[in-house]
Amino acid sequence: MSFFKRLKEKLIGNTEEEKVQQEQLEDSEVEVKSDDSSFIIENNEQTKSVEEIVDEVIEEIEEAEKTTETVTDRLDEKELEPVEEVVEKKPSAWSITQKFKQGLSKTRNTFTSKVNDLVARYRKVDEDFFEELEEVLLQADVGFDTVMELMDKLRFEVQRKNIKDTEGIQAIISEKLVEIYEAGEEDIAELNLQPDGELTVILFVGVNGVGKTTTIGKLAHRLKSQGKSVILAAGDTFRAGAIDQLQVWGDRVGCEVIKQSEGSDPAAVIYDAIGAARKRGADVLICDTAGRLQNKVNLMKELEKVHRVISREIPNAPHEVLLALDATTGQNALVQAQTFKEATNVTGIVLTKLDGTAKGGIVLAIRNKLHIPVKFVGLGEKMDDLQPFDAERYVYGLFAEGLEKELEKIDE
Ligand SMILES: Nc1nc2c(ncn2[C@@H]2O[C@H](COP(=O)(O)OP(=O)(O)OP(=O)(O)O)[C@@H](O)[C@H]2O)c(=O)[nH]1
Repeated sequence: MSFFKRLKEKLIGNTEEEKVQQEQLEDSEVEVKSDDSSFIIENNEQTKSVEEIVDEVIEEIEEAEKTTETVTDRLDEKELEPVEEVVEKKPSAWSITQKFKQGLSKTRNTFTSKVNDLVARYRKVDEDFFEELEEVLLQADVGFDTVMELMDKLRFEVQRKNIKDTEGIQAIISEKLVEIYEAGEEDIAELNLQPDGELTVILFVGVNGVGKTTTIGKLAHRLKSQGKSVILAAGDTFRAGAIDQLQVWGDRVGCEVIKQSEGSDPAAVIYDAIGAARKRGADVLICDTAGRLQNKVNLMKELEKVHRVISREIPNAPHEVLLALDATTGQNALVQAQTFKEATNVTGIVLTKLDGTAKGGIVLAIRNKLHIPVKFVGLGEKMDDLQPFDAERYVYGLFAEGLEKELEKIDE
């Protein structure tokens, strides 16, 4: 199957249900018209006034509130429900694709406009064009090695296909970027969750301020939406306020938080949390940890101890050690990753605030330099803005407009 056919299937989804959802989405695209007196929103079948639409939305919200327990309801309960009540409808493939497009808009606006500018100025593919393209990619934090690998592949492809014009080069770059990202790796973006009835332990590491707590909250929400019961362990006993902050997230998503007082031994908190999670029959335990980078020896000792306690209690655990990195810190994130990699066995990276940077190429640099999969990316501040990383959706986020043209051709 050609790259673009595969790409289209991935972006839109290839199940019958997803195709129908996409068609419905296209059919109901609304057009807003104005006249002097009121706004009318039209779609293909019906015409509704704004008031009618607002009434409908209010009705929907009231209906949803009736069926969802409030946080206070849950806090009143002594025991954790084994299967939580809020099981969300699976989002469509296309809506996830749109999140990547939206979240990568800063990178796209900077990076793509530079590529477009190059394409307009050069028109013909030659060595000068490649050199300038190299520069643009380096500025987007793609990283030196990855840029060199990409340039080699592009030169080869241009020669092989005897491509003369720069037009359409975005599509070739996209294809090669996905190729580089996925090279030689099996699908390891998935979380290593244990079978039903067994506890999965996820350890979160990362320096303060990268958005670790928010990410733990979002991941807990995500897992709960999939029907899992989740417990949080407040293992960051070092940073003032970290325990309270995790508790706020626990309340928000409806998860029990196991904690002790500030300054207590993180390994003891996590030991307690494993006991509580087992007692409640929870599916997933997510453990927060402190992120003191200033003293690498202490960091290592602390993480080693936490690790030891977990694996003594549950062989093969922790099942994931996720390192949270702030995408807006650019190359600095790579240095942090290197340090944590030396301190503990990091199994995946969660790249937060990807929506906040114009240098989204950092995903590729991390992958190529550290050989640790990026498991999740933060694409915004909303609860469902944490998404599993997906190379195809990522390149679509980088080159949306250029790729849309290519994808349209598939239908012709
Ligand atoms: N736009 C955007 N903001 C994010 C994302 N992830 C986290 N944030 C924001 O980053 C800020 C810091 O996040 P916190 O989780 O509070 O991080 P922290 O408490 O400073 O530090 P740690 O928990 O130690 O990492 C908050 O305002 C979050 O809403 C993301 O993916 N996108």
